[in-house]
Amino acid sequence: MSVLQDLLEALRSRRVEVVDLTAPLHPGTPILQLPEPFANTIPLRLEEISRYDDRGPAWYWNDIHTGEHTGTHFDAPVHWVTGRDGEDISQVPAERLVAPAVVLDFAAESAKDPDFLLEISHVRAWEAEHGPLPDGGWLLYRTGWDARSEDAAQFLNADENGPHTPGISAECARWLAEETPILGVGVETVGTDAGGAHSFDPPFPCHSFLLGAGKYGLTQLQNLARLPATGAVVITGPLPIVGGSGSPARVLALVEGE
Ligand SMILES: O=C(O)C(=O)c1ccccc1S
Ligand SMILES: [Mn+2]
Repeated sequence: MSVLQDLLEALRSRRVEVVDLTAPLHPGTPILQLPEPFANTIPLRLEEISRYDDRGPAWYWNDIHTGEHTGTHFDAPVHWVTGRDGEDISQVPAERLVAPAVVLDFAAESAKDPDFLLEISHVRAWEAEHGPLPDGGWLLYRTGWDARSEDAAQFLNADENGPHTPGISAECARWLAEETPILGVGVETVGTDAGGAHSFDPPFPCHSFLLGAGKYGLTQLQNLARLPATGAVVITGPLPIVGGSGSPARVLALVEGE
């Protein structure tokens, strides 16, 4: 049998399982809230065109209104000023949309401290146990934040000082971007940067360094708890919006069955 026939047979027999890493996208899906004076994106809105009625007797369809960075989405390099000469979302090579992925689980630490930051030492300790980060693969950062994703207040977790959500230190973001072979970073939170990243140096370092290095971001992922630390294959499906900075995306993982 061909390798693709083997894959289909493995999927049929559930020796390979498909795990959906995508948050359901609806008008209540939490979105990033930047402080004044910055502009913000919009939530999803469906605008009905017809629904089996005199506007369209046999069909139901909508116009959709959404931001590029609404819900589970893919950040392209051009999204950040440091990546302004890089790929837009339509230029991300298709072969990079299927890639290996590893999961770094810091859910316990994030539950204790919502401002927890991943440091280089944490990644090196993970590598000592599981092997090197994947060349051309995703570093998926599990924080347990997906459990909050249907409650915007819990998910954004903001107080008078701003949002408190786990992320990556500036030093670690620069090291991941410039000294490791990963394709990008995927997170469960509303964006790849920590809630307090507006006050980091540089501000929003994950965006600044990773997108500036031509790498990518994936946000608002779910079900990372169902993935092994190593061995998953992640398939990402951003819309190829010409000139776009990112796109809502369906993100799937292939994992070896139990
Ligand atoms: O890329 C995003 O969705 C995101 O998190 C973001 C977007 C725009 C400005 C700052 C941030 S931090
Ligand atoms: Mn984004």
